[in-house]
Amino acid sequence: MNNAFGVVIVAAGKGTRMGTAESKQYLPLQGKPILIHTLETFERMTEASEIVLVVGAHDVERCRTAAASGGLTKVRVVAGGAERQHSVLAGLKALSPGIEWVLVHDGVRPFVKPEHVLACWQEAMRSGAAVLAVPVKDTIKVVDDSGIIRDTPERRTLWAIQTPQAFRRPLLTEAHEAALRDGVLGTDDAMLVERLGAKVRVVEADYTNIKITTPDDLAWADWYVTRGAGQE
Ligand SMILES: Nc1ccn([C@@H]2O[C@H](COP(=O)(O)OP(=O)(O)OP(=O)(O)O)[C@@H](O)[C@H]2O)c(=O)n1
Ligand SMILES: C[C@](O)(CO)[C@H](O)COP(=O)(O)O
Repeated sequence: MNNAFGVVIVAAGKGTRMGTAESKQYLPLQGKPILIHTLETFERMTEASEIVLVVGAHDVERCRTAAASGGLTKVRVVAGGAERQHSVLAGLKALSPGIEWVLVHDGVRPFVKPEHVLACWQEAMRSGAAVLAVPVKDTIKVVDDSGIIRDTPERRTLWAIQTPQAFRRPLLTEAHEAALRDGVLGTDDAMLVERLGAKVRVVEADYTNIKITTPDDLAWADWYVTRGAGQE
C-alpha cells in the first residue's frame, strides 16, 4: 500500500537524563503531555493509517485511556522493552499485516513538522530507507578515554540524526531480528539496517525537531511552544 504508512511511536523510556520522577514523555508542555503533542501530529496526517504507541508495561492502561479521551482514534497502545530497540521491535510486531511502510518516531520529539515526515516517507519509497537529519554545526572531535583528541572528522560528512526514520517494513523487521539474534544494540534504527548492507538516505529537516532529553531541552521546548512556533 503506497498511499499510507504505519507509525511506531516509542515512549517506553525512563528519562534518566531528565532526572524527573515522572518520565519525560508525560511532562506537560503548554498544559499537555509532550507525548500527546507528538501523537496529535501523526493523528492529523491522513497518510498515517495507524499508530502503534509503545510505552512501559505499567503505563499501558493510562495511555489507552488518554488516547481514547483525547480522540486519538488511530492509536493502539502496547508494552515496550528494556532498550529503545526492543520497544521498536514490539511496535513493529503490533502493526497490522497489510502495512508496507513504517515510520519510527521518538515520543519525545514533539516538534517534527508534517512536511518533513512526508519528505522522509517519500524518500524511503524512492530508495527503501530514509531518516531525517540536520548538518552538524560544531566541529566534532573523536576523544580518547584520557581526554586526548584523536581525530577531527571532516564536518561536511557529519549529520545529526533525528526521527522519524522510514523503512519498507520487511527490511526493518529483518534488521531488528538480526540485531537481536547477534546481540547488537544500536542507538537508532538506521544503524541496524546499515548492518544488513542496505542504503539509508538522509533527508534534511530542521534544528527544531529536538529530542527532549535533558532539563535544558525542556526549557527550550517551553519557550518554543509559548511563542507559538511549535504550532505552525
Ligand atoms: N526502553 C526504551 C528506551 C527508550 N524508549 C524511547 O525512545 C525514545 C528516545 O530515547 P531517549 O531520549 O534516550 O529516552 P529515555 O531512554 O527515556 O532517556 P534516558 O536515556 O535519559 O533514560 C524516547 O521516546 C523513549 O521513551 C523506549 O521506547 N523504550
Ligand atoms: C533515534 C535517535 O533519536 C536518533 O537521534 C537517537 O539515536 C536516540 O538515542 P538515545 O540513546 O535513545 O537518546
